[in-house]
Amino acid sequence: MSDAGRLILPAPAKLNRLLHITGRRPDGYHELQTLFQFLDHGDTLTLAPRDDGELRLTPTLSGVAPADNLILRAATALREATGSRQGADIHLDKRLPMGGGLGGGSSDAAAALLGLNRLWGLHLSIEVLAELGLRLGADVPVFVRGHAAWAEGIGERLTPVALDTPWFVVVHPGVSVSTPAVFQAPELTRDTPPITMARALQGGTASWRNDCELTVRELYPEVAGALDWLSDRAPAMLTGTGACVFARLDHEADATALLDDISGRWTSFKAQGLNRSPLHDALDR
Ligand SMILES: C[C@](O)(CO)[C@H](O)COP(=O)(O)OP(=O)(O)OC[C@H]1O[C@@H](n2ccc(N)nc2=O)[C@H](O)[C@@H]1O
Ligand SMILES: Nc1ncnc2c1ncn2[C@@H]1O[C@H](COP(=O)(O)OP(=O)(O)OP(=O)(O)O)[C@@H](O)[C@H]1O
Repeated sequence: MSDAGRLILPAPAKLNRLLHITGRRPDGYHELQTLFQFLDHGDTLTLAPRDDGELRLTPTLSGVAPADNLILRAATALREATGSRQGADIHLDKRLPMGGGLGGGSSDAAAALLGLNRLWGLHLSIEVLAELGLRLGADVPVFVRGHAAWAEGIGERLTPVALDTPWFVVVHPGVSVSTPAVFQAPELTRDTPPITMARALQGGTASWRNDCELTVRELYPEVAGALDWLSDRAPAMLTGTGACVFARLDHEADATALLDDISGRWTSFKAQGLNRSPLHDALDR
């Protein structure tokens, strides 16, 4: 969406509809197989050009120094890659919980990469932007490419897929999960045999699971409580390393009813699964 040189861009959440850990690399990072899907719910970035070459981001996120914010890191990476000295005012309307397993920071970074590429007329290809994005975080490339995907490696080897697009109710159990703590836990399952994408898709949603779930349940009883509560009402899973958990529902009315049931218990929202990122829809308009 554009308005007098301004770009208003959605930065959607992602869910890991399946997450297998198949190994550990020498540098300590874990090899994953995962199915990424977007949600029609997320942050919003508003980008406007500045004449003085300054990069300004508002508001400041609590606990994140401006220079560490993935949006400014993305902007700086773009300028370094192209030699551009152009500036921008960037406003972030943050709706996604930080460290929730919904990929909010990664999605913000992708929106900044694609949006500033457009705003500054840089004409970098999606391939180059995905490569720059990977240096910012393993989940950035899928948001740059904008297709639901089967991902391997640490999440950078992507094959587009079309998944079912049910409704989801996403619950934040009110605790903050440390991704490094989960990946460092001795008992974490790290030896799931790799499978093909075809086999994962054939298995269908009922067979999909997240290898982090047992460890996260043990380390964070609040997550276990939310998963147990949701599972009594609909098929439920953890996304990423949590803390968020999600229930899958066939109809929006079922999602609305479940949200009503949750009311006051936890922070939650409903959203539909999307196989194409709304960021790319907005840039195409
Ligand atoms: C688990 C996922 O949510 C799946 O989508 C993501 O791969 C996590 O990505 P993320 O939150 O961007 O994580 P990062 O900030 O890159 O990594 C945090 C820490 O988790 C560990 N880590 C992360 C990703 C990965 N594939 N293996 C790891 O071992 C590393 O110790 C790393 O230092
Ligand atoms: N724009 C940003 N939005 C959110 N977090 C950011 C941002 N920039 C930097 N960060 C840092 O990145 C960390 C991870 O944020 P994010 O919301 O992407 O986690 P997540 O949802 O758990 O992602 P994942 O599913 O990739 O694990 C935050 O705790 C914060 O310190």
